[in-house]
Amino acid sequence: MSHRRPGRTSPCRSPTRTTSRQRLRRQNPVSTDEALSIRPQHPERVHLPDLAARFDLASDGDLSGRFATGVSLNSRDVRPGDLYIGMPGARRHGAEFAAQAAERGAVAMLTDGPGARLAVGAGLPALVSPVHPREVMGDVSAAVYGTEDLDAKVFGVTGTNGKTSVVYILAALLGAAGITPGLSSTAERRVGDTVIPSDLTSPEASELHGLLARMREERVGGIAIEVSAQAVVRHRLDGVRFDVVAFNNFSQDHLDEFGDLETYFAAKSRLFGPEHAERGVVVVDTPYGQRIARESRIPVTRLATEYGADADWHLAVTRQSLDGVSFVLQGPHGAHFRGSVPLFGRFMAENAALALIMLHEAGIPLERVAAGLTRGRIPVYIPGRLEEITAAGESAEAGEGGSGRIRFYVDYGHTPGSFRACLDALGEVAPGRVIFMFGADGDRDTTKREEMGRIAAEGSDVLIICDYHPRSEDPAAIRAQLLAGARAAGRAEVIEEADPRVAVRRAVSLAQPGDVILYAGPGHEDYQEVAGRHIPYSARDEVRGALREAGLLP
Ligand SMILES: CC(=O)N[C@H]1[C@@H](OP(=O)(O)OP(=O)(O)OC[C@H]2O[C@@H](n3ccc(=O)[nH]c3=O)[C@H](O)[C@@H]2O)O[C@H](CO)[C@@H](O)[C@@H]1O[C@H](C)C(=O)N[C@@H](C)C(=O)N[C@H](CCC(=O)O)C(=O)O
Ligand SMILES: Nc1ncnc2c1ncn2[C@@H]1O[C@H](COP(=O)(O)OP(=O)(O)OP(=O)(O)O)[C@@H](O)[C@H]1O
Repeated sequence: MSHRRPGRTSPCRSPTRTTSRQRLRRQNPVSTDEALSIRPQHPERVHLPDLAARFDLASDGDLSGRFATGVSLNSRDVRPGDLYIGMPGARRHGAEFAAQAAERGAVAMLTDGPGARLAVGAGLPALVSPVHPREVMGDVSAAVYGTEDLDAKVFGVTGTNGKTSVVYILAALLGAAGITPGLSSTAERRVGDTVIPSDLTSPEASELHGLLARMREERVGGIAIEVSAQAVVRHRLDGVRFDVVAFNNFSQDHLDEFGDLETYFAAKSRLFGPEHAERGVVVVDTPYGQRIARESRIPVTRLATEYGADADWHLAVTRQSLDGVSFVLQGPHGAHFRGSVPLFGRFMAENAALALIMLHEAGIPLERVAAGLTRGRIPVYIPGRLEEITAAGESAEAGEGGSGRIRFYVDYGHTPGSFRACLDALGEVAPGRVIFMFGADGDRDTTKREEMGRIAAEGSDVLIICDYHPRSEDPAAIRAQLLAGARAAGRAEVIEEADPRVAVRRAVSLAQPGDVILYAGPGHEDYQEVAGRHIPYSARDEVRGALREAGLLP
């Protein structure tokens, strides 16, 4: 099998290679096309005085006869007819850009009191919110785009690792059930063949409602949305009603943002309330999952991967190899599904099970999904997640499924939890040695670095530590922290190679038939962020190049 190849098996395949939005912004600082946000093509008009009255917004300037057809949070993305949200940020107040928004055709600005004062003379009437504009932006955006009630089923996925994967599996399953999917993930936003790269995991509410409105135009019947903890606490989901939300796992991440695990967990668990969703699905393998299930304020269905555990659904992995994992899922009243995912790891079966239960909970029968699949095989391609680069050339010495060839995977894992999941999986299915390479983010949760180094060295035979996005930090200092964790673990041979391009080639040169190389971190990304600059860098392209040089790809 070589299901991971884009353009072959996936209903979610990428028609064009995506480019990071930061780069798009630089190339095209003022954009009027769909490069930065997907919007409805035939928007409704909303009379601004009505909007002001409905949301208790004071008017500053004459709103009569003014209609909004869209919403934008960034002056550079404003399209004619937009309501511009001039919001205070960490660095600037958005109202400082009111004149640019007006020039680009904004009809008014939604802001706060200080924003209204800042924008005097900018030529844009204001709707002034008594609370932070974030707190009203979601509902206002839903009102402008008419997305308060959607016919489509809306699915939300949260957890520390695997959200993007579940979202893509959901889209593939919806496609199998004959339902047009739409998705919003860390990698992409996607409506039919219209795809844009994402800059946030969960878009700001202004962008999200525009996307939902376009999905409605395109008759999307099922929408899969990745939900970050940051989005929940920042009101990015306001105005969205999820039919089903899911939680898969929880482990250390984002402590730079939340301070401690408890606060991070509390942010995620807020999704399980009636203000956001009708019902939930929770993996209860861990105490955190059990806690979400117990404390949820909406009805939840529980999934366990352990036989006999107290849960509504049980998952059993029946077969696994590097080419994928087969499983049986059993639920209440005889509900069941037997199938496979073309990506390795028990956790991928868990991701698939979660997606299947979400559909079941939304009233989409599993039989309908199964009828659209061949022998239960879920044809999913997830950009940059366990993506096998060696599969693309089919230069396998031992043929598909053979154990004699070198395999190189690029992955997006960047947490201790994802490292453990992937390395445990490789421990079970890799025929030869595991060569693992990674680097860590600068200016992000620094407390997880030693743990990442330790887990990496415990789970691999050869570990190459390189640079990732150092951002404003000294890359050598980041590597030193990773190395400290790795060397304390003492299992793998540990190599430091700062330049990821050199590190990729080093990994290839060390590999012998049967070995598996896993490069964690960059996944689908196409840049490296160094000292405030985005330098073009695609791990997937780099690996392809190195494999060609070594004669392992045509
Ligand atoms: C720390 C943080 O939350 N930053 C967010 C914030 O930026 P900021 O406060 O720094 O904004 P600012 O630069 O001061 O500008 C203020 C306002 O002026 C506007 N502006 C600014 C410049 C200009 O020319 N024109 C203009 O209109 C901005 O759009 C903004 O509304 O407001 C911006 C606009 O909405 C967000 O894009 C930005 O998210 C940044 C990119 C971010 O990294 N957020 C992180 C915390 C995040 O949300 N991460 C999770 C990750 C989840 C995961 O890894 O699992 C996510 O969901 O992506
Ligand atoms: N259920 C899971 N449990 C643990 N690790 C997982 C799981 N699913 C995927 N992973 C690992 O985590 C990595 C990130 O996966 P994915 O992008 O789907 O997660 P995410 O939650 O969307 O992460 P992010 O929010 O950072 O984008 C994968 O590349 C894989 O290594």
